[in-house]
This record gives sequence, C-alpha cells and structure tokens, in this order.
Amino acid sequence: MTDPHILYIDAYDSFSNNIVTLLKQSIPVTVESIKIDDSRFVLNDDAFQNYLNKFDAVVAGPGPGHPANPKDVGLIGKLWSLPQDCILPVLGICLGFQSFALAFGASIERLNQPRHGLVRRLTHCGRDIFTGIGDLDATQYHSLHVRLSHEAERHPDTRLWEPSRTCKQLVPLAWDLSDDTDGPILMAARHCHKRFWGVQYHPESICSTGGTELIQNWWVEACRWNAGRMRKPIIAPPGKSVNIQPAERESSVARHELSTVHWRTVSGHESINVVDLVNLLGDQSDGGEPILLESGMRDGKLVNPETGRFTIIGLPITSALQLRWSVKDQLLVVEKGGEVISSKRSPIAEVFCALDRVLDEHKAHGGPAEVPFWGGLVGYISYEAGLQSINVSPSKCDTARPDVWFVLVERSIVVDHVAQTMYVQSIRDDDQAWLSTTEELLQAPADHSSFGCTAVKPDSSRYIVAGPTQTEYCAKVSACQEQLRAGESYELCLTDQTLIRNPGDPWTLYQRLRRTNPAPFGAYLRFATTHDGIGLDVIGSSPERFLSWSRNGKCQFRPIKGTVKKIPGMTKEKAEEMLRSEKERAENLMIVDLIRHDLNGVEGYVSVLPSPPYSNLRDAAILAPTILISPPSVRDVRVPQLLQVEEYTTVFQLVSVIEGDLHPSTPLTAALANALTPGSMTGAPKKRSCELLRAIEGADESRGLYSGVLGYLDVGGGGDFSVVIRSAFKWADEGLWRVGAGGAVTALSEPVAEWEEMLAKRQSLVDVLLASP
Ligand SMILES: C=C(O[C@@H]1C=C(C(=O)O)C=C[C@H]1O)C(=O)O
Ligand SMILES: NC(=O)CC[C@H](N)C(=O)O
Repeated sequence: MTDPHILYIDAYDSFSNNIVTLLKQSIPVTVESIKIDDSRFVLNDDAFQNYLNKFDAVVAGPGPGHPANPKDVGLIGKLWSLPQDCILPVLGICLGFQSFALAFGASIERLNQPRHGLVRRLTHCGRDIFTGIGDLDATQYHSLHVRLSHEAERHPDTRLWEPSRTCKQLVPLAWDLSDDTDGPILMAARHCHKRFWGVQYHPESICSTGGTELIQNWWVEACRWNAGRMRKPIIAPPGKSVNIQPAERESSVARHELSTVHWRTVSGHESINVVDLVNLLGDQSDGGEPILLESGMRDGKLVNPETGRFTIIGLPITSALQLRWSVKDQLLVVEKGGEVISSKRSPIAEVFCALDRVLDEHKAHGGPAEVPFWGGLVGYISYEAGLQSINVSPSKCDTARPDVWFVLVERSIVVDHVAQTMYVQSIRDDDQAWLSTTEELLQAPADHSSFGCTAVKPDSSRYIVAGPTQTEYCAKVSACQEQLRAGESYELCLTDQTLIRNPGDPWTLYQRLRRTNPAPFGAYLRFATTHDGIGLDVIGSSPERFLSWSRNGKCQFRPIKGTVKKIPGMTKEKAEEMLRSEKERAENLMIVDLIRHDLNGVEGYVSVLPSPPYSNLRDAAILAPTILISPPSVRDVRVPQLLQVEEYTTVFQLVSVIEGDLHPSTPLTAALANALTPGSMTGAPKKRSCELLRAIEGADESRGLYSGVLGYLDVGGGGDFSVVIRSAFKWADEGLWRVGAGGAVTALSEPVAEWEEMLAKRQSLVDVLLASP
C-alpha cells in the first residue's frame, strides 16, 4: 500500500525543508510541498479543494509577515473555513498556528521583545499532541503572538488549560511562562472539536526537543479522525518536478572518457613560502595571471588546519576557457582561446548546468587522493547572482559586469602545509614537459623576484572615496529592527560598502593582507577578458567556509555568526563568555537552522542534451534545457559542531558546522546552486530578508562579489567555496577597491555596537588599502 500523503504549505520560510524532513523521519508518509501563492489555487477555490481531497493531512508552515495579511499566509488562510467534506487535519507551525488562532477569535499582537532564536523550557499539558513528552525545550522565531484573552492570562495558574471566554473553541496545550515583560505566551493549542492543532515554536529546530514525538502524537490524532471519517490514503498527484530514476538519469547526462591527472610531488625542505612560489610561477606562466587560494598562517601555524590546510596556485593560460554570466543581461558567455564560442541568454539555473557540463567534459581521475583540487573551474558567484536563484530581483545595477565568472585551471601547484609537500599537477594530455620543468623549478632554491609588480604610487593617492557614516548606518540598523519587531524577518544581515582609492599593485596589497590578516580562505585573483576590457582584481582574507564537498559527496557548511572584536586584554576565555550570550547564540542558531533547510532542500537536476547534430559538445550544452529531479538528494543532515568559538587575527567568531551526504548521482554544483545566496549574509527567512535588505541598503546598491562565494569546482568531483567577506575587489573600469562589511541585526542589537562591529570587520582591509607602501 502506498504511504499516506501530507500536504506541506510553505509560506516562504527558511526552515520549511527541516519540517518536511522531520515529518518524513517521524512518520511513514509522503510529503508534497506547495507555496502559499501557488498560482493553480490562489484564485481558484474549487481547484484547491479538489487538490486537498488527495491528501490525508496538512501542515501549515511558518513564515515572515502577519497572519492577517492574505499575501503572507495565502492558501493557509483558506484551510480553516473549508466546506465540511474538504476539511483535513492540520498542524499549524508558528505563522500557520497564528493563522489558525486568528480564524477562531484570538487576537495577534506584537511581543514587547521578539523571540528570535530563543530556546525556552515550555509548560505543557502532557496530553494530546504532548502525550509522553516530558521536559520540552522549544526554539522560537516569532515577533507576534496569539492572545486568547487578557482576562485568562491574568490568572495563568488556575486558567492555564481552559479556553478563554472570548476564544471558546481554542484549547491551550502549552505555554511559555518564562517571560516577565510579555507574561504567559501561548505555545500550542487545538480546536475543541475540529482537527486543527498549532504550535507557536519550531519543533524542527536543532535546539528543540520532542519534535518527533509531537509529530507522531499529532499523526495518531489525525489518523484517528481520518479513520472516523473513512478517508482513504490516496496517492498524491505528481508535482511540478519530474521524477527521473537513477538509471535514466545516468543516461541523460553526457558522459565522457575520464582524463587522467598527471602529477609529481616535491617535498619542501623548510616551511614553503607561498609568495616566493607565486613569484616564481608567475614569471614562468603562459601569460595568464596566477590565481591563489591560500590557507593562511599565523606565527608559523595554519590559522585553521581543518578548513585551511592546502594552498592552491592555479596557472591558467591566457586562452583558458572562461564562463561568465551577468544578472543585468542574463548572457552566458563561454570564451576559449580568446574567442567567444557561445553567448546565450540563460536563467541562473542554466549557468549551473553549464558549469556541470564543463566539469563533466573535463572529468578526471588518478590525481593524488589527499589533494582536494586537481584542476577545474576557479571563480566566484556574486550576491546578486545568488538572489536570482531565490527569485529576488536585484538592485538596479547599471553595468553588465560578470556576476558569475569561472576560469578553467588545467595546471596547478597545490601545497599541503601539514605534510610540507607540493603537488605539481596538470589535467592536460601532453604536459610532461611542463611538469618536469616546474618540478625542477620548485626543487631549485627560490628566487625572490616579484612577478608583474608595479611601483606603488605616493601616499596621497590612497584615501577613502565613499563609505557609510555612523548616523546613516545606525538608522539602517533601526530600520532593520522595525522589520524584526513587525515579524517580517527573524534576523537581517545588514551590510555597507566602503570605496577606497589605491592605485598600487594588487599583488603587493595581497602580500600585505596575508601578513596582517592571515585567513583560511586567502584569495588573490586577477581576471580579465581578452576582448571587451572587463577586468577584476580580488584580494581576500575570508575566515568563513560557505560550502565544501568531497569527491564522495560529503558536504559541509560552516556559517559564522557572532563576532567579538579583539581589543587589548581580550582573551579567548572572555570572548567565549561574551559569545555565550543569548543574543550571539540566537544569531548563530537561526543560521544553523536556515542552512539545515538549504541542505535538506538540495534537489538534483540534469541537463537533457538535444539530439545531434551539433558541432561540438559545448554548443549542445548551451542549448540544453534543465529538468529538476525530485525528491531531494541529500541524506543525513547533521550538526557536528554547534556554536564554537574560533580565533582570527582581529576578531573571535562563533562557528557551527552542518554536514550531509549527497546522493552519488547528484550533479556537482547541486548543493551550491540550492544554497545560494549564503544565509549568513542574508538573515532569515532568506527571501523576505533579502527583499528588505535591498530596500534598506539602497535600491541602487549592489553587493557584487562581497557576500557572494569564491572558490573552485574540482574535475575530480569536489568543491570548496568561501563567503566573500574581509575582502576587497576592484573593477578595472571603476578603478576603486570595494570593501563590504556588516553584521547580523536582531531585535537585541544595539545600533552603535553594530556600527562598531562593521568597522572592526572592515578594519583589516582598510588598513591594508590605506597603509604606506
Ligand atoms: C557581514 C560580515 O560577516 C558576516 C556576519 C557575521 C556576524 O554577524 O557576526 C559573521 C561572519 C559573516 O557571516 C562581514 O564580515 O562583513
Ligand atoms: N516563524 C514564524 O512563522 C513567524 C511568524 C510571524 N511572522 C511572527 O514573527 O510572529
């Protein structure tokens, strides 16, 4: 017999996939998810009722906004007044619960103090959906709350479990009695005779307990009611996405003969000097600029040996394959040998397919197993490109500078700083001569010349051209907090940019940055097009891994949220104490739950190649449509590290780790494509928060590379991307370095403290760009 079917109605929350996963893990059901504004049903009640008939129960999810606003709740608002024969058991969560309570006479009010990411022990009735659940810790993400009546709440001890006089149909099931300013806050209720339940907290959060039991109890109740009504489990209709079985999937993806990675090792006699290496190799390179992804060192030790053990020096040739795409014109341009070989308007999803196809075409084996990069695509994806993937229209940027830019690196040197070994690698077929020459070069004593280094101009030419003022920034923090209090967002990562003139040589500037602010994701890139004059310089010292995945599909996110500046006298112990505060922990917890959602939602997709004839595979690739594969292709999403303090040169940070295993048939870029834009740079829920930030930060501003991701896609199947923070970038046509910085704003933030945090985060870059040579 097929499993019963649950409909999940998603109010654009960033925790929805966690709820769907909790449902699937707790009870034997199939879950189908639709959005609150599903165009098939919003204006067509008959179609919605018909559709509901195919399900056994509904879960109405959390989300931003107010339950009285039809735009915020959409289809959820229709659940409570359906004709008798269409009514289904419903569990409302947070916004879904508020919508339920509002429909039956409760009022929805603002809390004095929003509860975003707070974890509290609840007082529950121990029966109904709370049967058998003892102590219950509940993560909360709400600014609004359900008030049954003022009168009932004045006597919480005697009237806790009785319906109030004004809301006779709502039976309270759980309360949070820990809040002195807001009084008892209703945490769960049920309808006295309809099969509607709701919880104000988030049972799916990593810090909530009893989630599985709650779902199981609710399901028992729902099934009991369905049995009484003789509802039969019915097979859900196919969703919008196409289900492709693995065998079929394999055959629809172009497969190529694997290339072989050719490589040699050179042992370092003493600590390997990355700058000397780049100078040496830069002079030898075939016209292209070396690309450096460096694992930084402080006092002779790796800053973070877990995320930063290897340094990658990519040596692309001038005519290397490049793939570029810009939000403004949506043109996907593939260039090789200095010639544009294809140029086609493509949505962002196609860009990921194109990246996958280039990787598939260059797929290689036989490289050193311990080395995470054998060759592949190195580049970045901007914040605005990420916004496209969640359907947020970007700010009005008036240039078509690339928002996605990758360069194929076929020759590379990878330094393993732990084993003190250098790997000389090439994925070209006929490259033994280059391998031998480079091996010899690396064995010879280093020559300390500095490649391409231009003379640095006098001091006066370095200054801040534009940047935020304290008054403006604090006003923006307050604007964020108004949205948080209104329930529009749970956390907003506010940022701003400082523009600095420094005509000095970027390589010299990077050398200074790596000395003053060594980081696990150091980056030095110089990209240029061969014909239309677009050029970009990046110097970076990011501490934050966005996402990495190994060749066998284990993927890891490491969001940072929670910052303490290193002022004189600040020790790790003191920073730990400060970062244990409710505010810092709440900020980080929200992002952990958001990333779990992103990972739980990873969907595979394949490109179906058009039938031949086509002149070459790349032409075919540009024509290929994309098909989504459902269901999600990630297993076992887990949080091996929650809220740990890590030390960097200028700040202490609170870091969590979220991991999962990708199904082997998942395309290489699937996790990346599904998780953009980085949640630690947006806030939660992601989509609404990005829309609010666009308005607050300025509709004409774009974040560009800042807040985007930078890293590599390896031809062996792995990948590693950092979040572009503590970095500066400069477009050739603008000639100014842009330094973005910001921080998460919550209801508990102090505007001046946020301003100071932003200054602390941009300080290392400002120092480097303004310092005397
Ligand atoms: C916004 C920045 O950093 C982000 C915000 C953090 C925070 O709010 O504590 C920490 C790391 C980053 O995810 C930045 O460095 O500019
Ligand atoms: N998590 C939620 O569903 C939040 C609901 C509502 N927007 C509030 O802030 O109260």
